[in-house]
Amino acid sequence: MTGREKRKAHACSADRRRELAKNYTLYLRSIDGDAEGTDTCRVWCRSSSIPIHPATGLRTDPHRQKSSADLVSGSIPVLDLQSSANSLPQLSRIYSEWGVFQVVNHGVPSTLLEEMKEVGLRFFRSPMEFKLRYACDPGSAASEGYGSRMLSKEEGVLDWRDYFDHHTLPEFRRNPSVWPDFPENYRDVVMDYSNNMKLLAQRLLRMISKSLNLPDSYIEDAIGEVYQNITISYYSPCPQPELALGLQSHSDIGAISLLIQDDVGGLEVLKNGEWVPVVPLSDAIVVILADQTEILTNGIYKSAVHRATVNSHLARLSVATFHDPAKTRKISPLHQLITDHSPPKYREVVYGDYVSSWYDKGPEGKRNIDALLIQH
Ligand SMILES: O=C(O)CCC(=O)C(=O)O
Ligand SMILES: [Fe+2]
Repeated sequence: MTGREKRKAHACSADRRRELAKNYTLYLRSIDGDAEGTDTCRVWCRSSSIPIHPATGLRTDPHRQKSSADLVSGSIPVLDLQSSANSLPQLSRIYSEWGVFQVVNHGVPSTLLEEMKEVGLRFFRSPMEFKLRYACDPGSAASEGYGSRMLSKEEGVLDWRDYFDHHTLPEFRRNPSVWPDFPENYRDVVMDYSNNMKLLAQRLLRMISKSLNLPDSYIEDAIGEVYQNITISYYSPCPQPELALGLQSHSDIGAISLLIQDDVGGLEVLKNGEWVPVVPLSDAIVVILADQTEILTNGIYKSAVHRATVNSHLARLSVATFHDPAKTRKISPLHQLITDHSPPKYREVVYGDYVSSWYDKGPEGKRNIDALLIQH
């Protein structure tokens, strides 16, 4: 199967989910008896006529694509940033074949990673009335604050996820007074975390330039001033995990995303048509190449399609830090990577237009970047 055929096959299962999603009803649901004491959580739940599994009593969706956790063992590459054994060809292979990997010995203090997850957890486990004080504006795309769904379109596939989005960089966008003030170190931890993630993202972008035999700062310069957002996602236990996704299949739209997760597991990456679990490793940071890096590298490096699954017994928390170009930035394949044998694969795009199209069409799979493909 070609990559395009695989994406199409994958999109079919997403179509099927969208069809089923017509039967969703929204309600405020109390999740009590959650092992970790969560009180209330806003979730979307489905009331449909999907068959009920005889043993579990849960409704099942026979069309939901199985994750490869059920099919194969194995996980994504792990890169030790302190190791001298990281050869450029090895790095290139990881970037081009996977577009996602975990880094260890990355220089970010493990105490900060733990604090970031801890403050997020304290917020999500606080009473709903407190959380709603920070509610984001559901009518405006990518607004800062607490929310429960990613898309505002009625027909969209819905995610079993609560989140808090922070605008953290450039500094003029950073307004800690709109972030929670409980626990009391929340705002300081988010700022410290933001600064550390920016440094790591820059280091990784330099490694990417180097692996393409470009001057170190090349990709960073093409991206320009970094716009950074930090999203904490909280996936409460889902009574029917077979039917839901915490976050549907997508590629991130910016340049590079850095993600930490607790030890529950649920992040999966699409590779050769199969969903590969990203096994949580303590102190590791998951690096996810995003669409603008794919465009800049003329498709030599791929953005990774990923999703988050949910489970019936444990809540899960992740923190994703997105590094994007400014909305006015024009992004196109770097001319150093264009030759007679490898002509440009993508049309130039103004990043803000790319973002708008993403919000119009939805995140499914990679169809947004596909719209820029040049037919040769
Ligand atoms: O929660 C996760 O592991 C995935 C989060 C993610 O992909 C995102 O926020 O874009
Ligand atoms: Fe993502």
